[in-house]
Amino acid sequence: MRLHQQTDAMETISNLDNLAKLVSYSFMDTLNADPDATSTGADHLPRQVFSGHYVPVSPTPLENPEYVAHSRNLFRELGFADSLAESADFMRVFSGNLANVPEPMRKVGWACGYALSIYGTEYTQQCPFQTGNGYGDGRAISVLEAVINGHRWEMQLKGGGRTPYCRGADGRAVLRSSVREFLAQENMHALGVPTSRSLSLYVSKTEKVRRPWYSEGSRSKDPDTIILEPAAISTRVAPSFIRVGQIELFGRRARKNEHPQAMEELEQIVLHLIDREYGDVIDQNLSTPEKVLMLAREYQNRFTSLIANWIRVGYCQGNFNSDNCAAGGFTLDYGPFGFCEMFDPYYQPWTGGGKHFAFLNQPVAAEKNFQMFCIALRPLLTSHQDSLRQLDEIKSSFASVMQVQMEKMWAAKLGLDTFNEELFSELVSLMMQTSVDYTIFFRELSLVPDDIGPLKKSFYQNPTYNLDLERINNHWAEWLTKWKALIVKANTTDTHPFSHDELSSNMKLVNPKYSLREWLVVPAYQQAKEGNYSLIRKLQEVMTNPYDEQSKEVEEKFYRLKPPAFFEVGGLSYYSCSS
Ligand SMILES: Nc1ncnc2c1ncn2[C@@H]1O[C@H](COP(=O)(O)OP(=O)(O)OP(=O)(O)O)[C@@H](O)[C@H]1O
Ligand SMILES: [Mg+2]
Repeated sequence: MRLHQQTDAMETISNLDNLAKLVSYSFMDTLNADPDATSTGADHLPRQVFSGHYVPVSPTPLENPEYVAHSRNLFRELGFADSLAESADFMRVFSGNLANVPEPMRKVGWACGYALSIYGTEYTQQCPFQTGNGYGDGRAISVLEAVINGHRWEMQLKGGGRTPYCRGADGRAVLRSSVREFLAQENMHALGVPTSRSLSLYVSKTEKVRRPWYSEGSRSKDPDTIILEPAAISTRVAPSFIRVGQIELFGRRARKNEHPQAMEELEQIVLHLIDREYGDVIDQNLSTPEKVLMLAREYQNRFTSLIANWIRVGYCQGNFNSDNCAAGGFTLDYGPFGFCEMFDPYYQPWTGGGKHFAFLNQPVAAEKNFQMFCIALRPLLTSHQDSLRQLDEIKSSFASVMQVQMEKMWAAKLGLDTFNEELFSELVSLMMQTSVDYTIFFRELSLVPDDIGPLKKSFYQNPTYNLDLERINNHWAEWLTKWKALIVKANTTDTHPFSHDELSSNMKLVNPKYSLREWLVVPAYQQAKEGNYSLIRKLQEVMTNPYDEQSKEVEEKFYRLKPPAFFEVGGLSYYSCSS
């Protein structure tokens, strides 16, 4: 099923006809369409979908689209010419118009249903029918898959118009949220964190949609106004967009025997997931129970490593439900996300996220999603008691595997080879007493300073610190001395003396210099609304090289503490929604 086509040498794709030659549809061709779907794809009203893996649906073209941005990095990897992004044919497709696509491209895309669980609890009430059968891609529509240099990529429009899963909403994404997702995907990839990738972003010059939002400088928790925002379509790319919630939907239907093909549909989607995301590590010839166990193990490895990476770079996903978890183990759905600035274990930009989805609770939240994933796989093993037992063991081992990943990550952030509990807890307590900027602190530490002077660049200070400045500074100095003794020990061998510069360069590869701070993104999407995309370009450039020192000018603008005026401001420090 995989790799139907392969390009020999990488040919530059400079027009849609070249791209069409690489198109091949595995999701639509090997899985089941909803038997109630219309053949034309004009399936844009909310309705229940009871079976099948997808609904064929045509995107709704964006009115008067204009080019905003594309990922130069992904274009290079795919062999796309940069000029393609602004060419009429390409722009038409990726702004939602499939009417005139060259063969074998199709005029319909596909949207998928999925289930929702929040922190380990299943919800079926969240669709207009209160059954869960109307929940899924409400505005995300995949339009093609292409096999490029041996890799299969699925391309999905976000904001591509209504689908049967739209639940009465408009099927659109606004420019603001599209700019945020576009930049975040670019940034996370450059940070070395697995993610869906940005391909392109187009905005409508005329079509606007309404969204609740915050008035300028608002301190209200909930949006206090309704604004009109330009509609946009961004395209994201990944080996597949199969979510934990999607496996849960088919798991639930099989468990409850909701229709005669329910078990078969679960097996099909799971095998498809393995094929698309785990084909290089799971042998095709194994039996389904063997494959399922390997899948659970491998997803656990990827997922725990992903979460450790999120924490390494200060990322908080915000809305960490199971439908926002890609089963391939990469980051998906940049909604109410944020990057931690002033360190707080409970940092959470989404007002609906509570403590359960907060920054340092993400390993626990991930465990809940992983448990739901394992529960969804269980029906496939019901007649294999031993495999079931093994699956339960994998499920319960999550916390310890996660812990190993976290300790490895903290050790690397501190330039150590092993985790030191005492050093780490003292650090966390000092970071909180002082209110340090997470990114700046670790980056300054990566310079391996002689004293705490340079670390002070990361101090926001707070009443505790200001009242007890001398004592806390002394603690910092003691902590630094302890840390230095440990790094020298960890980075010295009989044959290799300690090298300050070597350690510093290694630490800089773990601790980025530039972080996608929301107050840097806000002016970029605000200017974009006025048709000026220069700040988006600048941010894209800076954030695709987050570990590099970059120029003095970039440093002065982007390597900075969050200005005091931006704390506790709605739409900037926190958001109740983001779409
Ligand atoms: N404007 C909209 N029109 C239709 N459906 C929507 C809209 N906004 C959100 N949804 C749907 O509501 C559900 C929850 O939204 P959520 O914010 O998690 O996802 P999203 O940002 O739309 O998309 P994704 O998870 O695909 O990145 C999703 O299934 C989504 O498709
Ligand atoms: Mg989502």
